[in-house]
Amino acid sequence: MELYEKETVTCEEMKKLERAADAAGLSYSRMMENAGTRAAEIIRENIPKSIEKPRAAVFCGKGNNGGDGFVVARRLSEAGWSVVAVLVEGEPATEDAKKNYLLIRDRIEVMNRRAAAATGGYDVVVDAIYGTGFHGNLKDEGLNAVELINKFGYQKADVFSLDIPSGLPGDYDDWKEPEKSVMADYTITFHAKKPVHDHRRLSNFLGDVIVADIGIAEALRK
Ligand SMILES: NC(=O)C1=CN([C@@H]2O[C@H](COP(=O)(O)OP(=O)(O)OC[C@H]3O[C@@H](n4cnc5c(N)ncnc54)[C@H](OP(=O)(O)O)[C@@H]3O)[C@@H](O)[C@H]2O)[C@@H](O)CC1
Ligand SMILES: [K+]
Repeated sequence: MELYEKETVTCEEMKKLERAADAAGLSYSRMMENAGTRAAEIIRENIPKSIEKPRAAVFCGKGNNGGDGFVVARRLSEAGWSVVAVLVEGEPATEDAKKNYLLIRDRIEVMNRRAAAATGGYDVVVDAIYGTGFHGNLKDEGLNAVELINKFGYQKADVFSLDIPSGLPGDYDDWKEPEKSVMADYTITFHAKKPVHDHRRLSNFLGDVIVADIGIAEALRK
């Protein structure tokens, strides 16, 4: 079986697949666009139809997981939603995330985590803080943002984590519950599941796991 056909891949294998897809003509930037666009579609398909103009807060980290978040924010805003983007650790640091940040910066409200703590009433919260690049433990800013997301989730928001609930390592192979993580209602992961998604004991944190196609298999089949 080829690597791109596997149902679950490690974070390292995922990076390898992204490199191979990029070499086959599916650029990193296109993968991010596909990931965020598909995630926004899945979010729209899964919220109650009765909400007329949904309000969403998208929490973005500094890496490419945050970049996916900026694409989601743009897509939901284009669909007529009221959207705010929350910069958890300041402005984005990767090239593709920066590009997508510039596309939303003047179009939707952008705030830091402290300002976000004074807001509320969201129908949807998107967790785009950390994905496959997470390592170690949550530090202050991340921890505070995770707690805020969970608070909005306890209120009324449906929480969608992009790729991995922030706070959990993608290759998680421990049988202990983590100390702190986003508790998602839905986890939208890209291309294939990562080992953490197969952990039944973590279903409280993962919610429903949905695998979104971002074009990698098609690029590598050619
Ligand atoms: N590659 C691609 O083209 C595609 C990737 N895609 C998406 O990108 C995601 C992977 O992106 P990524 O590799 O940029 O890592 P990401 O998860 O955003 O985090 C990195 C940032 O977090 C930081 N950090 C880490 N641990 C930390 C801690 N404990 N506490 C605090 N900070 C911590 C870390 O800092 P550092 O490592 O320098 O310490 C860095 O700044 C992937 O899950 C998918 O969603 C899709 O768009 C499809 C195409
Ligand atoms: K995430």
